[in-house]
Amino acid sequence: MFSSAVHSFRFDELIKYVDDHQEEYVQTLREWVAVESDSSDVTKRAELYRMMDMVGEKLRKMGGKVELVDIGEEQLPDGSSLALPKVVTAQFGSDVNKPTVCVYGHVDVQPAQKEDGWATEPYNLTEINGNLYGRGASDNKAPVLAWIHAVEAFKALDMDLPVNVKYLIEGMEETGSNGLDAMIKSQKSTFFSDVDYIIISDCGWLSKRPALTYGTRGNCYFFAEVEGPKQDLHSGVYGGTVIEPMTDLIGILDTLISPSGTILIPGIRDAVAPFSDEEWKMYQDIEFDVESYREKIGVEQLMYNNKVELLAHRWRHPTVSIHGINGAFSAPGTKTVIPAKVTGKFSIRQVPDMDPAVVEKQVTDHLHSVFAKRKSPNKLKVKMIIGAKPWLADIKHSLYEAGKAAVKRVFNVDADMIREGGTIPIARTFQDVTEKSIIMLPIGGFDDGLHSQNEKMKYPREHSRMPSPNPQSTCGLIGQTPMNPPEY
Ligand SMILES: C[C@H](N)C(=O)N[C@@H](Cc1c[nH]cn1)C(=O)O
Repeated sequence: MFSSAVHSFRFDELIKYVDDHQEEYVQTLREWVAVESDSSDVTKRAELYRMMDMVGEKLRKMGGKVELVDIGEEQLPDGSSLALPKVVTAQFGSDVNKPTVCVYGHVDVQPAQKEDGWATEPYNLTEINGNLYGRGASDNKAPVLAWIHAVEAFKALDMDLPVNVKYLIEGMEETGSNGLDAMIKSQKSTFFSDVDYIIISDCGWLSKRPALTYGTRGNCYFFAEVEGPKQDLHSGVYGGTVIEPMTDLIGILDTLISPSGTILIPGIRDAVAPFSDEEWKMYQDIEFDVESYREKIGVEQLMYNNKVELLAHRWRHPTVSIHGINGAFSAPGTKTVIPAKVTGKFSIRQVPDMDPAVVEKQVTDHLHSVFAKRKSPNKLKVKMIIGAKPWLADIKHSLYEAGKAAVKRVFNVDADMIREGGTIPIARTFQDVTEKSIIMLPIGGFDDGLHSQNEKMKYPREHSRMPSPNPQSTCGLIGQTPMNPPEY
């Protein structure tokens, strides 16, 4: 697939350069983490714009041909509109004799506040015991920087890149990649015209064994709003006389999934592709300890204790998660309110061959049907906010052969072939529109705490200059190393 030039670059020199510049890489990550680029909070939008400018500036300083692409506006629930963060594209090299790879990543983050239970300030990258803690450290700022610093190392050493490299970095991934579908479609015959392969590192390993990811689940994210009285009411004065929106909402949310995890929405599993014997065998061969997984999460019991079943339910089956209720009283204290309007937020992770448009109809019909049976005078509105499709790669593609060879060269072990339970909303669009193959090369560890308190990226400083099990190479980029894998 790739020309022999790939194998002829000065690998050891390159690795030494990377190892020698770790402190600078961490400093850049610190600067990036300090930007509160939370795409879900419109009040933080200026920070997101600043973040995109910083990405563009970094790539421009490296000599890339950089553009900040305007992808339009988003409509807010109050009817107003807000500019979406620009998408950064960059290009390094345009040699027609070399393949062109496009690295996709995102620099927006999920919300984080110290009060959520963080041990450190989420936007102040803090090094503790070989880990760098900070929101976005693993998802996805350090992986994006790892890919940027890889090209920077080639350029600093005046080494010819073995491939042409393009970057596409966005700022709305955590809220469904709003605006990016249209941008990719409109640049199919321009930016994407010479792209041969797409690389994504927005996922993590499953265990201490390096992995390649070949599938992601999709996500249909819903708001279910129940509206009753014209304002909040005193529960002592009015309780018992009105049908409360919160009671209705809890009642309908409880019809989505059973306590043992069966989705109760009629027809929802109809399109799920059957689980083949071949897949069962693949899952069986994966290195994964169910008991350590349970312990790390800190629960007494999992839904499945068998490895294959557990992995299948993480990657291969749809699930429902209820995330929150807007309008509900949630502050400390004992306010005795009847909220007038509440909005339940839940999502359905879907798998091949489910279709978000079908899921939208099934969920909407189901909720209206159970709500009608309650004979409530309140009003229900159901809206699908995100409809991101699942993605699946052909693991027999030469791209995965190249990925396996790269893992073997660096870590001297065979990569686990894994899926990702989370969603990379744009993956399927990339595949469908560009008709190019994607490989997901995870850089983070399983226990990185994505979207959670104390998100981190491993930084095994004490091992960074030690030789890896493969004497020809080391893994000096921030992330997992064979000398200091995540404790799994
Ligand atoms: C896998 C990736 N790092 C990630 O966390 N993606 C988000 C994307 C998303 C899905 N719905 C809305 N945003 C996720 O899986 O939650």
